[in-house]
Amino acid sequence: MTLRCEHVSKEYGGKRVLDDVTLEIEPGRIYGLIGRNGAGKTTLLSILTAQNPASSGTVTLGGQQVWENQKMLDHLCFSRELNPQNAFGNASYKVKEYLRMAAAYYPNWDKAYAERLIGLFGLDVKKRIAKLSKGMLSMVTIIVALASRADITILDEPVAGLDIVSRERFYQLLIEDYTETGRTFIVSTHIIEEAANVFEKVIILHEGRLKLVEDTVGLVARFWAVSGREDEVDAACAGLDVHHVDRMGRGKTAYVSTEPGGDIRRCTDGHAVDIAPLSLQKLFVALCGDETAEGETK
Ligand SMILES: Nc1ncnc2c1ncn2[C@@H]1O[C@H](COP(=O)(O)OP(=O)(O)OP(=O)(O)O)[C@@H](O)[C@H]1O
Repeated sequence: MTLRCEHVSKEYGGKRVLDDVTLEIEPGRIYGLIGRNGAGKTTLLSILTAQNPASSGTVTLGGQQVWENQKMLDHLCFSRELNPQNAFGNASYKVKEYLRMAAAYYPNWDKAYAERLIGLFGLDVKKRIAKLSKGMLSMVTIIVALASRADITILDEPVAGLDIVSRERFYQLLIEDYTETGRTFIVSTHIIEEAANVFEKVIILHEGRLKLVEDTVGLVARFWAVSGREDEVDAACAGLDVHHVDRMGRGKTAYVSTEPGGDIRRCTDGHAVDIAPLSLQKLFVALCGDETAEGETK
């Protein structure tokens, strides 16, 4: 089933933090949601899963409204970043009690899988939520997300507290589970580069607006850094979207994109410039970095 968010806006005390977001989450894909601090990622994810009402706009799953519709909510899991204050309001629960509540809440809960994940992460389920380290809190949110077996599973910064070994383990588990079940995942993260290979599609949210949603491979293939003498770079980049510019002496680097399927070489023919591909992280910085610092956005 497709999760659809149409013209969703959200205001807090007159301040618009989501602005007319229209987005379609296709079934059976892994989406990465990226955006700077305060871009509205958590707000969007909580609205998609009806944990937070939109100020305007609609969210539907398979054509049915999600808000206050338990039948539709049964297909969704939003495993939020856990902190001792928001663990269902009670940090005094032990991990095993918290997982028992999750098991009761999610209709497709897979107990055996949850136990396997507890073992893999080496999590002590007798510990109280309030006593967990940041990484252990992340592990609990990951276990809830994966073991929920929900058709659409959303993880908000799941790797924030994890060390590199646990992060790699998480991405491996995610891909394993995805390959086996074909569930839909939406994962928000600030650690872009190490997740870039995992995301099939990328959603970029910037200052409350949807900047783009695109296949990761296609997206990365159309962003370039064009460097050289300023006049050469300007001539080479004519007609391209220039997202950001770095200047050094008489030289400059322009961070540009072509249309999907466009050929960068055609645009630079006859100009003495170097072209280099951009990683997902670099193109994100070019798109959402500080545009006042020498940047030019068309
Ligand atoms: N309950 C709330 N009341 C008032 N403002 C809020 C509330 N929740 C979020 N905001 C504001 O909405 C904006 C978007 O916040 P949100 O948490 O969705 O961003 P985010 O992209 O998830 O950020 P981060 O990457 O820093 O976690 C911010 O300006 C934040 O201060």
